[in-house]
Order: sequence, then C-alpha cells, then structure tokens
Amino acid sequence: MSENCSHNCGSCSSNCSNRKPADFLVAPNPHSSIKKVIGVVSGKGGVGKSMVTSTLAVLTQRKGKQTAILDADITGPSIPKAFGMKEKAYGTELGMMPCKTKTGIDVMSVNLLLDNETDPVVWRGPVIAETVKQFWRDVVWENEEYMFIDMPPGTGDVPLTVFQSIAIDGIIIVTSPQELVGMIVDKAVKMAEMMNVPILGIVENMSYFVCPDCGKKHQIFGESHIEEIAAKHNIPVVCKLPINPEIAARCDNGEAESYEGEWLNPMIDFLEKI
Ligand SMILES: Nc1ncnc2c1ncn2[C@@H]1O[C@H](COP(=O)(O)OP(=O)(O)OP(=O)(O)O)[C@@H](O)[C@H]1O
Repeated sequence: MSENCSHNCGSCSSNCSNRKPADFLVAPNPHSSIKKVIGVVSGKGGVGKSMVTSTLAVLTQRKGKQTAILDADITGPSIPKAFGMKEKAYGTELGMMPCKTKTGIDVMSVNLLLDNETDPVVWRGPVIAETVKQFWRDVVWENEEYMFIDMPPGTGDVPLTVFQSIAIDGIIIVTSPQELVGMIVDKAVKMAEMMNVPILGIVENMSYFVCPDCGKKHQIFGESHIEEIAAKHNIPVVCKLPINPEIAARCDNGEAESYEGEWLNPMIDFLEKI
C-alpha cells in the first residue's frame, strides 16, 4: 500500500495487495421493489429474443405475479410495439414512471420517451450504457415480482454494463438452430460465467416447423444440437419454439398478450423455483 493511500482503488493504478475488485453495482430507485431480475440474451440478432422476453412476461403476469420489462435494447427497441403501447412515460418527484400494458406489465423503453417511434437512436456507446443504468436507477419499479431485461444482442458494451451494474439473478439465452449456434452460445455462456451470473436456461426459437397439411415436423434450419450444448454447460432448462406465423403476427401487431402455447411453460415453472 502506498504511503499516500486514499483508499479509493478506483482512482489509483497501484497493484497493491489491498486492491479490491471494483463493485459497479448500481442501486435501484429507493421507491423500487424488484424480487427477481432475469436477463434475456442472445449471441446474435434477430433470433426472437424480444418475442421470448415479451412472452415470458405475459406468462408470469398471467400467473398473478406483477411483472416488469426493462428494454435495454436501446437502438432496436421492440417491446412497446409487441404490446401495442402508444403512450409516453412521464416523470414524478419520485422518479420516472414505467408505462403499463393492457394486462398491467410495467415497461420502460427508449421508444416510450421518443416523440416518434421511428426516430433512430444515434448515440455513442457510453450514452446508451448510461441510459440503461437510468432505466434501472431512476425508474420507480413498484412491487415487481419479476423483471425481464431485454438485452441487445451480442457480448458488447451494453450487455457488459447490464451485467456489471444490475444485480441479475440469472439469464436465459435465446438461440436458433443454425450451425453457428454452438459457438455463439459458448460465447454467451462464457460471458455469464465471467460475470458470475447463473444461466437458467436456453430457448431454441424457430426450432422446427409443423406442416399445417400433414402435421409433419420439419427442421428448416437443420438438426438441433441444443440438448447437447445445454448438457455440456450444465444448463438446467431447454425450451423449443416452432416457427409459427401466429407468434410473429401477435408480436408484430401489438398483441403479445394474446399468446397461446405451452412451449415456454418449463421455463416459467423453473423461474418459480429460483
Ligand atoms: N417462433 C417464431 N415464429 C415466427 N416468427 C418469429 C418467431 N420468433 C420471432 N419471430 C419474428 O421474428 C422477428 C424477430 O424477432 P425479435 O424481434 O423477437 O428478435 P430479436 O432477437 O429480439 O431481434 P433483435 O436482435 O433485433 O433485437 C419478429 O418479426 C418476430 O415476430
């Protein structure tokens, strides 16, 4: 330890034995109460991460558990559209208030703050990362039993900020069954391990297609290896969703809350146990 030690390791470059690992965790708004925080991640874009986030939230809310979605996908926010939300979020003296979906899910997303939902967010990485922190720190999340965080795809700056600043109870990885999946899931798994965040399960989306005429299952993107991948990493739950135009139509038309299907039930049962 230096003679002039200020006990502030964040502002010192000395590699002495008193150095402690930096704690970047950000406290939530003092008026917030959030029991379980689940991150929904994907190694690459367009695999259905937002659809899975919305559907998991719909299912927990349906079970009578007050649920929230923090849309951390700042440059590609799709949650308000999935729920057909048109209103704007507003601030009070306590903090920013989330908007409610028809069934009462609390949502905060950059698209609930922009004048026009088609305005692009052309911001530098640090500004985007700070916005995510504000969604955690400045929003009043009242009596939430579950919060799902829709992460931007990949393992870049914003997922890193979320992992470091928000006390996450676990993550769910969303993939699709292409050849690259093994490598992409490995990357997401390694990032979660580096951040000490447990992986609760994998959702393989667009896993198969059921022919409406003959009922036969077709594996459009090739054979699934998701069970082997999950076993290799000791990931407890695996769910598979088919390619289903109805799922797409509901999400794309703002009717995520009319979801019907049993594909994600094993994940919901598991979430109740953590
Ligand atoms: N199982 C499915 N069957 C049919 N369409 C689907 C399915 N899952 C997702 N889609 C559609 O695929 C598109 C992409 O889905 P989504 O926006 O959820 O992906 P994402 O991984 O969140 O994308 P991004 O990387 O841009 O955030 C949407 O139009 C959605 O409705």
